[in-house]
Amino acid sequence: MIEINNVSVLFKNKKSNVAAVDNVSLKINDGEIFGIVGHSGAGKSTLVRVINLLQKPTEGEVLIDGVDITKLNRKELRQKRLEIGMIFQHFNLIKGKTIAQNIEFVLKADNYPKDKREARITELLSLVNLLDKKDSYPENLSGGQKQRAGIARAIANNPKILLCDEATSALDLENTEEVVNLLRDINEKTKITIVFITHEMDVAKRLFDRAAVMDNGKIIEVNNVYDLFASPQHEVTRALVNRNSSIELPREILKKLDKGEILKVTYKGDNSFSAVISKAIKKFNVDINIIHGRIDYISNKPIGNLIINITGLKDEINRAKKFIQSNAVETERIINEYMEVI
Ligand SMILES: Nc1ncnc2c1ncn2[C@@H]1O[C@H](COP(=O)(O)OP(=O)(O)OP(=O)(O)O)[C@@H](O)[C@H]1O
Repeated sequence: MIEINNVSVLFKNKKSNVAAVDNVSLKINDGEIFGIVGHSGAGKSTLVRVINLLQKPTEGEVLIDGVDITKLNRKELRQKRLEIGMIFQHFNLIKGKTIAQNIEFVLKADNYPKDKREARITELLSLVNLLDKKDSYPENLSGGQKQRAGIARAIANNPKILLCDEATSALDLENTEEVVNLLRDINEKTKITIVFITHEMDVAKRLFDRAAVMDNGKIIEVNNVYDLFASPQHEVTRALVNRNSSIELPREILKKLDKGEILKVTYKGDNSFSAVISKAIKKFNVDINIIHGRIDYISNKPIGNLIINITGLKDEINRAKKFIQSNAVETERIINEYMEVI
């Protein structure tokens, strides 16, 4: 288990002090895929680098399996770091070495038996589906291939923990998908604990078991990833989630929706919400048109998003709106400049 207790990281400049991490406490369980999300500058990179002491905390403890690594001497820390692999946004492969040599480099560092290295390299490269690139240099690999090589290198010595710093942020959608699936597979097979920071909520949705949301150096919310998306508690989480599920209606459609109110409704999945809409039409003197609908699956559980247009008299619209709100996780009014004011 990783336990971060009251950790702060203070950067002192001539002009000001920045608390990049501000009194953070967090427990990450063995074998889980734990995410840290937040806007740019929230402190995610600094916090993840505290876990292997690439960044020394100004205050607080970092316990790995009960050992406070801030108290270790150099030699002990070097040993402990072998239990923690890391992958980076820009891969950090050694340019002058082939992919096989990049992996051999870390095997050597852990005194992996010389006669078994070749077999281990083959095993790792087949796991990440890169056997044919064994003797290629990093510059001849695509971004996705480089990151897969980075993963092979990071897990070469069977670490217990894999830290991932924006590991998919430099990749296109297809390569991101591949890396996400690979990390899920590795986690399932080896039970390695993965700590993954990202600002990409799409990745969060597909990869994480649990996640923490960071803002201004602080952890503001921790939850399983389904509930984080289905019922975000903090306004920063809501903004991150909404940005991910924002649906832009084309102007031509908005021009036609010039009466009543447009609402975006988020509800906890399956088909049950259509019953709420038809009840609202029966109970109140309103019409409801469904403009857009989508169901996402997070941790194999559905979350629905609907955009509806409610028309009728103002009081009836408000009553229908209250009824819908009481059955949904969240409703948001969509402002339409073409709308008649009622
Ligand atoms: N070495 C440093 N010296 C001074 N300030 C720093 C240093 N590293 C980070 N900071 C500041 O600490 C804060 C947190 O930075 P950090 O990189 O951890 O955020 P982040 O959430 O990872 O952002 P991003 O997603 O943009 O990388 C920022 O205000 C940043 O400017």
